[in-house]
Amino acid sequence: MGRRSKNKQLPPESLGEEPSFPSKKQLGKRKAEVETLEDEKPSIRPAKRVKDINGKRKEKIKSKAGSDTDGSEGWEDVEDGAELKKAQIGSLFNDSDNEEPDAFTGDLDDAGLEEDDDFLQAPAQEFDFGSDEDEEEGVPKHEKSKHVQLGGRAISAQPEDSSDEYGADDDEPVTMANMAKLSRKLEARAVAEAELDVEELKALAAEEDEDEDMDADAPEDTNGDISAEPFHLPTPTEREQEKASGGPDVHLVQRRMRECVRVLANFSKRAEKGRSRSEYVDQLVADIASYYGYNEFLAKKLFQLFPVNEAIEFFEANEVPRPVTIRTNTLRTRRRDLAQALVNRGVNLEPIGKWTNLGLQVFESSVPIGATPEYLAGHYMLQAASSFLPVIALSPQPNERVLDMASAPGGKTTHMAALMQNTGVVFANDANKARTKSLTANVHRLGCKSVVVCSYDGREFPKVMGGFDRVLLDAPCSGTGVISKDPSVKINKSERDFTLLSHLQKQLILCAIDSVSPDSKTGGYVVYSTCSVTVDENEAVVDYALKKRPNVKLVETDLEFGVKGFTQYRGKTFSPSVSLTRRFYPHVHNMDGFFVAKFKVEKRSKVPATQGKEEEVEPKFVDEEFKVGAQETFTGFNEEEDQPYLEEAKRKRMKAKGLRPPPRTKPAMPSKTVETTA
Ligand SMILES: C[S@@+](CC[C@H](N)C(=O)[O-])C[C@H]1O[C@@H](n2cnc3c(N)ncnc32)[C@H](O)[C@@H]1O
Repeated sequence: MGRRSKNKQLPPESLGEEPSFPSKKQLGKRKAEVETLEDEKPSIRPAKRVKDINGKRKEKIKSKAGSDTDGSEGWEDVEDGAELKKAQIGSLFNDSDNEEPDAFTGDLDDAGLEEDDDFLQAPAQEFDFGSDEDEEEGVPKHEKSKHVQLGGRAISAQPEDSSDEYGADDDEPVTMANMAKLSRKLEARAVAEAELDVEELKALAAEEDEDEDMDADAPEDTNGDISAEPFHLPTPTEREQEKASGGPDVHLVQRRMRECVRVLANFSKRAEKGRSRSEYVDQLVADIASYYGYNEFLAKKLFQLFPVNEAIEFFEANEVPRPVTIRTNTLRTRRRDLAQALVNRGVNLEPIGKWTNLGLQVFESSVPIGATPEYLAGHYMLQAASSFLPVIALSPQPNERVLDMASAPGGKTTHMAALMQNTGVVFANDANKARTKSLTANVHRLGCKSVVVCSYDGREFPKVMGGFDRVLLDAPCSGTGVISKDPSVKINKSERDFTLLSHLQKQLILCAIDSVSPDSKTGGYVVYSTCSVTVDENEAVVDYALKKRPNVKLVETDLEFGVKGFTQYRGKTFSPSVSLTRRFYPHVHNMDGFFVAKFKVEKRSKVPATQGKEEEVEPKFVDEEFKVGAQETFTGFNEEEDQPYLEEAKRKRMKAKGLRPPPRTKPAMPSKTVETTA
């Protein structure tokens, strides 16, 4: 693990609190924040909104809970993170839906909870969630609001210490009756604070500009003080020597990172004479890798996604756990009833935000959130907020036929079944049979009656089944969006992994598209998502699908927030419509890194056929480049198809014997058939 990781238990260093390397003045303010945090119990803390690089508000993560976690398979957001989540949130939450589905593996019928779970609910008290009248997932409006709602202020059962930055008037005890009111008040205050922050940041930026004119070349030490030693970028030989002697100390790495960021922000003015920009970048990436514990390959790959300052924020955010969130299962309860029941058990929670009326963010709990009677009765799923997004984008409708192509452990399957109100059918597929156990357990626990679990390689669709109204492909991926949950990703991903994953994703996405019925009256959509932030696994896959399947187009995801997908990246140009895809980042949205794309599948185009009759262009099952290992099954000879080949072979044989072959009945066959998919 990196130096930053090793130092996690120590008081936060200035770098940790201040990814964008503040001036001395800023550090003074941040220091006060750090001290406040140190006094607090290690608990999930709310996020504070500040302005992001695009001028939009974003979440500033204020959690100080450790993120020491065990590695997990890296497939997804939740299931395999049992151990790590435990580590993150200590004894508060010692179980999780997706993580330890074994907590309850029986059928709810067995437990007698299927139809009537009233007895599990807390005494009736008013719990007003304002706009939460309708418990169905609202249809979010694109561009309606760019404000991310995840984060906000914890509502505490006990008033917090008045030294808390939110001020003394929060001392009013929180009750069921005043919770919503306080929540709105705090929301309003957060907005006001964010606006103040914006002003403050503008003022600081102006001051900084002035300062920089005066002391542009005066280097700062780790505390932001002006140091006597000017910064010197090590030469390649010095770097080798440094490596040989066991590497630099953590303070030197910190300072060097800060200096490199500073230089790269104004290269022509601040760089050492004769040194190139790439030398500073290389040094910075090497230091990021050692400080945060990444292999250099991945550190560089992730670094390249962002402007320099933002990259540091991204790496910092990966050191902090994301908020614990749950999704109300509307097949069994309503959010307000669930919130009420959990508050009565000592759970400190708040609605996630306006973009979902199913989610609750849990701040503290005196009971294990993965083992409450409500959990066991399937009233909620412990699910990362980002995992709501692909299902919201897919928007499955009642009575539809839907495929969840890579579905275990079922967070999204059960969400879809709930949106479809247990009507229609959801085929929940996963290639990994072992993982379908947890999927089945979740399907039962949440009372999803319209789900069929199956285990095929996704690339076997649509051969095994097709004609779906909608398909979700939540693809197997590298997990670079969930590093805070699974830090093993930092060191175990190589270039080869990304190549293989990207190929698999490209195969799967074509199969997902071909499994959709373009004639669907209500749908005809595919949503592709990953919990990864790399372009190879996201935009490149989507662009490939657009090229290979001219009968699909990208459409709006209808998600309220998220950063537009890249249309150009490191010399590659993607279709302009790729900007309709959405990226989600830990440092911007305080969610796991995620990617969502939505396709509309249309009828395949007609092409003039040889017989003068128009024919549909049949897509190929997989492309030539992916033939190896594909599950093509031999379905017997087709005499009509083979006839021209047989005829041609006969002609060749006759020619070889010096005989004159009869005239062709059909045009000549190409010597080698090259199938095209376009
Ligand atoms: C990101 S996880 C899915 C998480 C799931 N959608 C949820 O919300 O709980 C990716 C899944 O893809 C499965 N998988 C990997 N390769 C596959 C393939 N070729 N076909 C189908 N599923 C595959 C993995 O077993 C893993 O469960």
